[in-house]
Amino acid sequence: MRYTVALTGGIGSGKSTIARAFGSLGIEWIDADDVAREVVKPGSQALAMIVQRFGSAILQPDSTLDRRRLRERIFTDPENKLWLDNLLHPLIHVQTQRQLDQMRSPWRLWVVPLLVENQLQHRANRVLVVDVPRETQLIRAMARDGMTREQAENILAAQISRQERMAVANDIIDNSGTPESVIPRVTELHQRYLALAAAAQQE
Ligand SMILES: Nc1ncnc2c1ncn2[C@@H]1O[C@H](COP(=O)(O)OP(=O)(O)OP(=O)(O)O)[C@@H](O)[C@H]1O
Repeated sequence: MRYTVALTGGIGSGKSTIARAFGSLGIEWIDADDVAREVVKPGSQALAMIVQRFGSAILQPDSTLDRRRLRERIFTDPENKLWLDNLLHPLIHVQTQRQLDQMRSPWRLWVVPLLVENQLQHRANRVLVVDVPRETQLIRAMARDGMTREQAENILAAQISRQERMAVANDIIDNSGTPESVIPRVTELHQRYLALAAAAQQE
């Protein structure tokens, strides 16, 4: 298995921004949210099964999944949530593995917002946590998504705490400064992962 680093962090912490910075150093990466969208794309078997269970009202006019409506259905019904998790988690796992296997960079980056919530940390060789203070998270999420403070706070409250996330971290990247100020740390971590990946290959 080629060396895989899982990158996680709370809402608005800067996961995508940091992933792009590693990308500019030649590292290939995937985002778990993109994979989760792919497995339910129009024409997929998973989407057909979701429609069978929830009815065609779960689709948007363009035949893509209405994720917001689906979230509401599983939020209010644990049985629906279990059913959906059992359907999607294995598909997401297979698709993630397939995509990671196709990557040719010396180590690969797997961006997983809910890494700790879904207890996926053991599927990576190393866990990198992007960390910013709570207030910075709120301000950046509000600015990006046009949310109110209350909406941002609700999302934050539904995620695990900063401490719980830190507890599984092998490495931490502080993204509270400017986008430029984080580059030396990104470069340093890249060098570390290159060395660890090379050592893992020798084993
Ligand atoms: N160091 C930084 N300084 C200022 N703004 C930043 C910095 N890093 C990221 N941002 C901005 O903060 C917002 C959130 O960053 P990004 O989308 O990378 O976070 P994320 O962790 O992927 O978010 P989410 O999980 O909510 O999708 C974006 O608008 C991004 O441009």
